[in-house]
Amino acid sequence: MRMLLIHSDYLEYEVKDKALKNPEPISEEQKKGRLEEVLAVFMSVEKADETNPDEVVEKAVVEIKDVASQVKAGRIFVYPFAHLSSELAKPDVALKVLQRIEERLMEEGFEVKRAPFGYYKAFRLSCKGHPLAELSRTIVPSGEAVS
Ligand SMILES: Nc1ncnc2c1ncn2[C@@H]1O[C@H](CO)[C@@H](NC(=O)[C@@H](N)CO)[C@H]1O
Repeated sequence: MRMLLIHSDYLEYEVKDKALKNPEPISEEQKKGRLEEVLAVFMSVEKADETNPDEVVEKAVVEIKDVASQVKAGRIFVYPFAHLSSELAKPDVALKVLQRIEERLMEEGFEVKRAPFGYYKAFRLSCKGHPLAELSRTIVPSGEAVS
């Protein structure tokens, strides 16, 4: 999994069109979203993650918690983003991984939003620009090489 973490004044999105034949079903309310004072986490779930999705979820949560505590962010925006890797996991696996990460972060006490999966979305982001405001992390299941 590849993650791009941006500590932001706000992140807002608006669903524009389907990017998959069968995108995640969403309510009218989910077509737009915004969070202020948020750690935005753009995530590409990768093929290698399919060997142990549960482990990748836990490793991702550890990394996100670590960055959130360093930048003192209590809100997380989980953002499906298929542009950080050329070896993407299948959509059904990717969605499950992102849904589980959302659940686990809520269990850890964060306020969490997750942008809808399988859509083209317009988004606006205001990066805070401090030294830890732009970070990336790569996560692989045990036994897999980082490509
Ligand atoms: N392995 C994967 N990891 C993360 N997201 C993935 C994925 N496979 C599919 N998606 C989702 O489907 C849209 C089309 O690829 C993706 N849409 C996007 O990435 C938008 N920024 C529009 O390009 C995403 O919602």
